[in-house]
Amino acid sequence: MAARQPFTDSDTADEAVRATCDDATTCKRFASSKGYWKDPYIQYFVRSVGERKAPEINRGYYARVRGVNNLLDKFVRKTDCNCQIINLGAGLDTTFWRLKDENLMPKKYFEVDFPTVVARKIHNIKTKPPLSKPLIETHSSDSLLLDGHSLDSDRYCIIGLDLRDVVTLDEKLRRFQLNPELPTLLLSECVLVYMNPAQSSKLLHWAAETFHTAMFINYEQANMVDRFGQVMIENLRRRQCNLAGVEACRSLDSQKERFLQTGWEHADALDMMTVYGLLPQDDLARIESLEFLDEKELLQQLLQHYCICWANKDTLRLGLSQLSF
Ligand SMILES: C[S@@+](CC[C@H](N)C(=O)[O-])C[C@H]1O[C@@H](n2cnc3c(N)ncnc32)[C@H](O)[C@@H]1O
Repeated sequence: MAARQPFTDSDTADEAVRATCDDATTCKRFASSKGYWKDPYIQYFVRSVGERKAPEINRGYYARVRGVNNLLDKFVRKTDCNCQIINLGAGLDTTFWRLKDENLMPKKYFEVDFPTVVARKIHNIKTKPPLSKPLIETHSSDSLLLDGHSLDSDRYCIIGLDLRDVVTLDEKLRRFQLNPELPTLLLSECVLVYMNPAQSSKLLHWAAETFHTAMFINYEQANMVDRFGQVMIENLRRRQCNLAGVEACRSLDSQKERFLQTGWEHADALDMMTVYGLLPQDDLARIESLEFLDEKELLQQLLQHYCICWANKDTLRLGLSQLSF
C-alpha cells in the first residue's frame, strides 16, 4: 500500500475547516451590507447578502474587524509602509484592497490558505476587474505569476498550502521574495484553533525565529473552559469541525503564554468585550443604532469568548510594544 501523504488537502476533517472560510465571508458580507463597516470588495467573493444574521453576530464581527484593523494599521503606519504582512489562513479576506485604497500598502502582502480555498480566491480575482485592477496597478511588469494555486505580483502574493507544513511554508514564502529583514506583521484570524497545539506552536516558533522585527496578531476563542465555551465546542463538533487547538484558548493568559513559550518577547491579550468598549464611542453609537439588540447578555457572553492577542519581537524601536485601541 502506498504511504499516505501526511497533510492531504482532501481529508474530511479539513473540509469542515475550509468551510469556516465561507462562514466568515458570509457574516462579513451581511454585516457590511447592513452598514457596520464599508467593504466594497467582499461582494465579489459572495454575491448574495444571504440569510439574516443576529445583531450580536454582526456586532461581534464589527469588533473583530475594527479591532484587528486598528492594530494592523498602526503597525503599517509606524513602519511608514516599509514592512510586509503575512495573513495566515486568509480565506477570502479583502484587507489587501482596503490597504491599497487607504494608501497603507506594505511592501508586500502575503496570504496563505489551503490550495482549494486559494484556487477559489484566484478565480474570483481573475474574473472580477475591481479585484484584479489594483493588483495590476501595483505590478511593474506585464505578466503576473498566476497558476491555479498561487498568485504572485510585486505587492500581493497568495500561496496555497497547509500551514501545518512549516518547511514548505518557509520555502514557498522565500521563493516569492519574503524578506526576513523587513518588519513583519503576521495575522491569523480563527486559524490556529484548528491545529493541534504542537502544530500551532511550530508555526509560532518558526515566525519568531524567522523575522528580526515582528508582530503577530491572533484573533480567536478564549475563556473556553466554562459552560458557554463547552457549548460552542459541541456545536462545532456536530458540524464535524473539531477545535483541535482549543487547549490554548482556555484563557487570555494561555493565549499569551503560547507566544512567550515560542520565542516572542512580549504578549498582550484582550477579550472582545473589552475591545468593543475601547472602540471609538461615536462609531459605536452609530452601529448600535443600526439594529435593535434584545439580548445584551448574549452579546457579552459571546464577546467574552473571543480575544485579540498580539505578540512582539524587537518592535520597541518602532514604539509598538504598548499598542492601544
Ligand atoms: C474561520 S476562517 C477565517 C478566514 C479569514 N482569516 C477571515 O477572518 O476571514 C479560517 C481559515 O483558515 C484556513 N485554515 C485553517 N487551517 C489551515 C491550515 N492548516 N492550512 C491552511 N489554511 C488553514 C481555512 O481554510 C479558512 O480559510
